[in-house]
Formats: sequence, C-alpha cells, structure tokens
Amino acid sequence: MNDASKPVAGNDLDLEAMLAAAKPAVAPAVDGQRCGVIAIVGKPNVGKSTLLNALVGQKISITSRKAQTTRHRITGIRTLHQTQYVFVDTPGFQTRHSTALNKSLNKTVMGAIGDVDLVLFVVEAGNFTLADAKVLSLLKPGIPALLVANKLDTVNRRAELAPWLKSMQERHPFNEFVPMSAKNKGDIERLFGICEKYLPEQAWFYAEDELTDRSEKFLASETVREKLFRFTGDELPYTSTVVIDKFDEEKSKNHGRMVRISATIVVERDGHKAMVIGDKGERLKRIGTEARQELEKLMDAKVFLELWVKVRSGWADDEARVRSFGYE
Ligand SMILES: Nc1nc2c(ncn2[C@@H]2O[C@H](COP(=O)(O)OP(=O)(O)OP(=O)(O)O)[C@@H](O)[C@H]2O)c(=O)[nH]1
Repeated sequence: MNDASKPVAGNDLDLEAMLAAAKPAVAPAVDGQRCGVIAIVGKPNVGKSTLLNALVGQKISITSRKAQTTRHRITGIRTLHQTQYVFVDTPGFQTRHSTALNKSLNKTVMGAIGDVDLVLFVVEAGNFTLADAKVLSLLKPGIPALLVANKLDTVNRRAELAPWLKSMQERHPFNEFVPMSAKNKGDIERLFGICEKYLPEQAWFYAEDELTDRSEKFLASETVREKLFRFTGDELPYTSTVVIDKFDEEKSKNHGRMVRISATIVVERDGHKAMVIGDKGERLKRIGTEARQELEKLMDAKVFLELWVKVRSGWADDEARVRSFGYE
C-alpha cells in the first residue's frame, strides 16, 4: 500500500511541511520551451472555473454558485517564462439526471481527460463523495494526476486533513497532493511551479499573449449566461441556455470598434420566461446592461446587446436540439 512511488502522506504528515515541499520546480533550460495540456476535472461546484480563471489571470470561464455552470470545454492559455500551460476546463460530471444534455456533458469530460499531459483532479479539501468517485474513475492510468484539495481556506482544523489525504492516496496513485485555495494568489503561483515539471519540452502551441482559443461570440454567450444565473439565483434550472443569433462587427468613427450582438435566452417553461424577464422587464434589462458592460471591457469595443427570451420545452432531453445549440 505504502510503496516508495506513492506521495508522502500518513499520520505523521505535517501539512505545512507538505506545502513547503511543493515549492515551484526549478526552471527549465533557457533554450528549452515547454508546453503541455492540463485538464481540470472534478464534480460540479468544487471550484474548477475559479481555478482556471485564476491560472489564466483573466476571466475566461464563468462561475456561479449553481452547479454545472460550465458546459463547454474551455481552453485557457498562460505563458510564463519558457513554459506554456494550456488548460482545459470540463463540465462537472453529472450523474443525477440522464438527459441528452448530460450525456453530451459527460462525453466532454471523457474527451478532455483522454489526451493530456497532466490532470488536476479537484475536490473540496476534506471531502470525497460518490460524485467525486465517479469522476475519479474516469482518470486514465499512466497520465500524471495531481490531487488539488481546493477551498483549503474553509477548513478549520487542518490537522484533520492528514488522514483524509492518506485515504485519497489509497484511492488513486496521485503524483502529488496540492492543498490550496483557488482564491489565493500564492497558491496559484505554487501550482504553476508544480505543474511545470509534468509538461514536455516542446515548442509552444499558441502565441505568447493568447489567453483562449474561444471566439468572442462564445465569450458573449458565456457572459450573458453568467448574468442570467446571477440575477435569477437558484430559481432557474441549469437547463436554460443562451444562443447568439447575430454577432456583427462594424467600424465606427466615434467609437472605434463596434459590435452588435443579438442573443436568445432559451428556457423550458413559460414560468421561467416570466422569471427571466422580471417585473416590467427589469431583470432582463439588468442582465443585458451588466453583460454589455462586461463585454465592452472584454472586447475593447462599443457593444450593442439585444436580448430575447424563448420557451423551448424539453430541449435538454432532445439530442438534435442539444447539438443545434452547440453542444457536441
Ligand atoms: N472559499 C472558497 N470558495 C471557493 C474556492 N474556489 C471556488 N470557490 C467557490 O465555489 C463556488 C463554485 O466555484 P466554480 O468555480 O463555479 O465551480 P466549478 O467546479 O467550476 O463548478 P461547475 O461549473 O458547476 O462544474 C463558487 O461560489 C466559488 O466562488 C476557494 O478556494 N475557496
């Protein structure tokens, strides 16, 4: 059980010593570029999107308290010194409902884990549930995996983490344990250092200043979706989605770059439509205003955003519709 190839963990494990041991790796040779793909996996709500955004240094993936906000495989890129880190974010592995939407989401998780250099398996520090176990069972043998024990800031009694880490070591041959908080800058820097040594020496895949391979159109739909969930709280089911109908760029004398976006919020029931629109259209207006302001910053352009709400009952159960909304 406790052979030498396994990470150091046990009852005598001192968390602070372990944190110190996980210091950034020695930088690679000056002439040697490194580049590799890192998958971030875990059940819904453990903090994958928060982690990705912190690693990339800019908001790429949307976050909210609602489980399964992330629906797409999102690539975030960060180039530091000689190393380029290409991150893929995956939707939380959904096991409770088995709709066409969930099947598509689960397929994305599988695709993301298959062909990567390193897996960050994210859990909440001190927790391990059946849902975590299901995601863990998807990890392919032979691909290095780090246990990211996130939300460390919420753990009051850190000493109790040692036996938990030991039990995690028995569940999977993790290469390293990284207890951390995705909201802590120092922890993020430390994580870069840890990841670096698992990436092969090879030429970068992307330009040094690229942050994502996602289009602005995609970022527009994600931004609207984030505001939608933020302003409807827990009332709106996660099956609601946003489709961009029009994305036109124009040059304007007064504003420089100008983008006209028309988007439809697709919900499943009339009651949800009323919820999104709100009293006298107030809520929809707020969603639109906040999304527009954020997109203007993100795209460095004047943005005109038009929002519609449509009811398409049962869309999440209909495979053809799921595909037509852009989920593979
Ligand atoms: N206290 C604390 N909260 C965190 C930390 N990381 C993430 N969170 C919070 O946890 C919640 C879920 O975070 P997300 O990043 O959306 O989680 P996710 O795993 O991407 O969720 P899905 O998209 O549903 O798969 C948010 O409210 C975050 O602010 C952390 O290190 N500490």
